[in-house]
Formats: sequence, C-alpha cells, structure tokens
Amino acid sequence: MAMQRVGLVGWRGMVGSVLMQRMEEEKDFTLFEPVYFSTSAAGKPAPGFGGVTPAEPLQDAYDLESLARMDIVLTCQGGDYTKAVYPKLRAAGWKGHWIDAASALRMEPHTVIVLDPVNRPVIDAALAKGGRDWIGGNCTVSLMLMALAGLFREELVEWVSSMTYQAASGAGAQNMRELLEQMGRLYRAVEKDLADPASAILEIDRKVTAALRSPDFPTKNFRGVPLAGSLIPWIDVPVEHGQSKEEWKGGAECNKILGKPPFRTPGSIPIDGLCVRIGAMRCHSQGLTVKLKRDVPLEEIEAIIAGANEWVKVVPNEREASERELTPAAVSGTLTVPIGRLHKLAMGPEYLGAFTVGDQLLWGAAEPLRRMLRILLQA
Ligand SMILES: NC(=O)C1=CN([C@@H]2O[C@H](COP(=O)(O)OP(=O)(O)OC[C@H]3O[C@@H](n4cnc5c(N)ncnc54)[C@H](OP(=O)(O)O)[C@@H]3O)[C@@H](O)[C@H]2O)C=CC1
Ligand SMILES: N[C@@H](CC(=O)OP(=O)(O)O)C(=O)O
Repeated sequence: MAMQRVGLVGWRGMVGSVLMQRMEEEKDFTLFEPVYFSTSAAGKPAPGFGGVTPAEPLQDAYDLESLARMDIVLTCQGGDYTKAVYPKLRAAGWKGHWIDAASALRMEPHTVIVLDPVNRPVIDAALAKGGRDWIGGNCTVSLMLMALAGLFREELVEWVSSMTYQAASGAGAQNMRELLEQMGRLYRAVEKDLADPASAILEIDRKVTAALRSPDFPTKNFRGVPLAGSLIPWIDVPVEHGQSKEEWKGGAECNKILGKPPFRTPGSIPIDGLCVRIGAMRCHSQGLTVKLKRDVPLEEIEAIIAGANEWVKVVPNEREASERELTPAAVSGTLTVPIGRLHKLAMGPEYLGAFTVGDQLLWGAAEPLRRMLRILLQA
C-alpha cells in the first residue's frame, strides 16, 4: 500500500521545531511521505527530517491545490493561517485529515480536541463517525488533564480551581527572548553592587526596581510591562464573567476533551481559576484545588493519579522531593508531568490540594499532534 502523503505546515516555528524533533526521536518519518509547506519560502529546498529526503521542494502553504493533494495536513502555523486556509480547502471538497495546533477550530462542533492518553475513546468515536478535524488543546488545559486524568476517569471530580504560573514560551519565541533580555538588563543594573559583599541589599533592590520601571526596559513583546522580577496576572484577551480567554479555555476545552456537555451547562464540570504569566522559559505550572465528589483516602488518590498514564508522576508531598522534582527547571524538555503537594486542604476531606508542572511545548503543544498523526497513520 502506498504511504500516505502528509503535508507539514509550520515545521520551522517553535512548536513545529519541537514537533519535528519528537517525530525524529520516534522515527515517525518512516511511516509516511512528508511534503513540506511554507508561507515564506515556496520553491526552496525542503528539509530532510528523519533522514527522509522529500520528493518535492517547499510548497506554497496558501496553494489549495498543493494542499488538496495531501491525505493529512498537520499545521503548527497559527490561527491566522488556519482561518485563511481551512475553510477554503474544505469548501473545495478536500476530504483529508486536518491536524492543527492553533485554537481557531477547537470549539467548532465538527472538531475533536486531541489528547489521546486522556480522551482516546472520544477520538475513536469521532473517527468511527468519519471525523476529520483534530485540534491540539490549550497547553495549560492539556497539562492539567494529563496530571489529573485518573481522577477524571474515575468520575471523582466535582470541580477544579487552577491557579497557573505560565512560562514565557506560551506567548511565543520573541517573548522568551525578551524575558532573557530583561533578566540581563536587571543583572547589569546591579552587577557592581553584587560583586561587593558589603553592598546594601535595599540599594540593590532600589536599582532593580528603577530598571524595571525605566522607559527603556525591553517590554515590547509583553505589551509594555516587565516579566523578569515581576509577573503578569492576565493572559490573552478579556472575555465574559471577568475572565481572560486563557481562563475561559480551562472550562470550555476541558469539558470538550472529556466528552462532557459544554462548560456552564448541566452535567459539565466547573473548571476555573486565574492564569498568570511568570518568568519561566517553557514549563507551565498550576496550583490546583480539586473538590472531590466524596472523601477518598490520600493513598488511593495517589494510586489513581499515578496509574492513569505513563507520563504522570506522583511526587511525594515532602519538601526535598518537591523542591527537586516539581519545578520548571527539572521538567523542561521532558515528557514527564509531575504532580505533587498532594494533601487534603483545611476546607474538608473532599478538598484536594495539588501542584503540577509540564513542558508546554511538548505535552502542551507538539506531542498530542504527533500522536494523533500516528493514530491516523495506523487506523
Ligand atoms: N507557542 C505556544 O506555546 C503554542 C502555540 N500553539 C499554536 O502554534 C502556533 C505556532 O506557534 P509558534 O510555534 O510559537 O509560532 P512561531 O512564530 O515560532 O512560528 C510560526 C511560523 O512563523 C514563521 N516564521 C517567521 N520567522 C521565523 C523564524 N525566524 N523562525 C521560525 N519561524 C519563523 C514560520 O513560517 P514559514 O516557515 O511559513 O515562514 C513558522 O512556521 C500558534 O499560533 C498557536 O496557534 C499551540 C500551543 C502552544
Ligand atoms: N495562550 C497560551 C499558549 C497558547 O498558544 O495557547 P493556545 O494554543 O490556546 O492559543 C499561553 O500563553 O501560555
């Protein structure tokens, strides 16, 4: 049987690069014929990921005829590209599978938000019905569900409040660079004082604060405010109910991924909280309060969480283990999703406290798409 032709769009962006790296690691390129697309360099030589030399040069990512030759299109190009191309491609009668990192199509009724370790039954049911649109979830949402999958699977969750600590990478590559520029600028403001052990800490602090507030502090990508040495308690645009869009996605996407009724309708699970940007590079962390439907012993909770998938890892609620294993520094670049600080809260035996960390470019973006491609190739 001829190999399926897979069109790869957005492969050189940040999410796309992580995806290509993972596909090389998992030898995915042996399973299909890759065709690379570009919005900026059509006609130039295509890359040879996985040691596979593509038969064609870079194709124009806006050329519907080129796209329509694909059995599967996988895009990490972004929402504007999806909005510009997807409707026209379908209107032209294309029946292939569309796999997408962008949020543009997530809440459309004909799409599935893919996170197969959590919602493989939802994916399989959609496949059986002829589903063709597979969208990666919001990073924070996917990482929370990877961590809490066991509790959701056992139908133990009445509601969840998630307080997030989100990395600069979620805002894009330029924001990661700007965060580092900010860190460098702060260091340089007090470099001499730091070299002198006798210098006064309050004087150092005054200089740092002055640098943070200086009009020439590099803040263009963070909408004019510092992140290094500070934080930003708002992510994405405002929506209803006083929420930011990132906060809205928690409830809306989680319920869709789990196959529940739409958020804020009967039978859905209330999931809400505050989303905050902090100065981590590419790991999102979340402080969770879970209201359980009943009082389940902590050991049982830990076993349920740990047994849900091969990536979640329960970290004992101990100081040293938490400091060592439950941080962006420890998790960055790995597929492990640690969850720890697990304990019953003072509000009562049904209230569980937890803290989880995950790489927002791996399970938060690239990995669910890579695995969906595999599912389609093996279907
Ligand atoms: N960042 C994130 O955390 C997440 C992002 N997403 C989704 O993925 C989409 C892509 O995000 P992200 O990967 O951060 O976007 P990038 O900006 O890194 O890449 C998007 C595209 O920009 C073009 N580009 C222009 N200049 C450069 C350059 N110097 N280096 C690399 N690419 C360049 C490339 O297109 P071309 O080759 O055609 O020129 C590339 O495919 C987002 O819009 C979002 O929808 C989803 C989950 C998380
Ligand atoms: N908004 C997320 C990143 C992201 O791209 O989310 P989405 O895929 O839902 O647009 C963050 O800032 O951390």
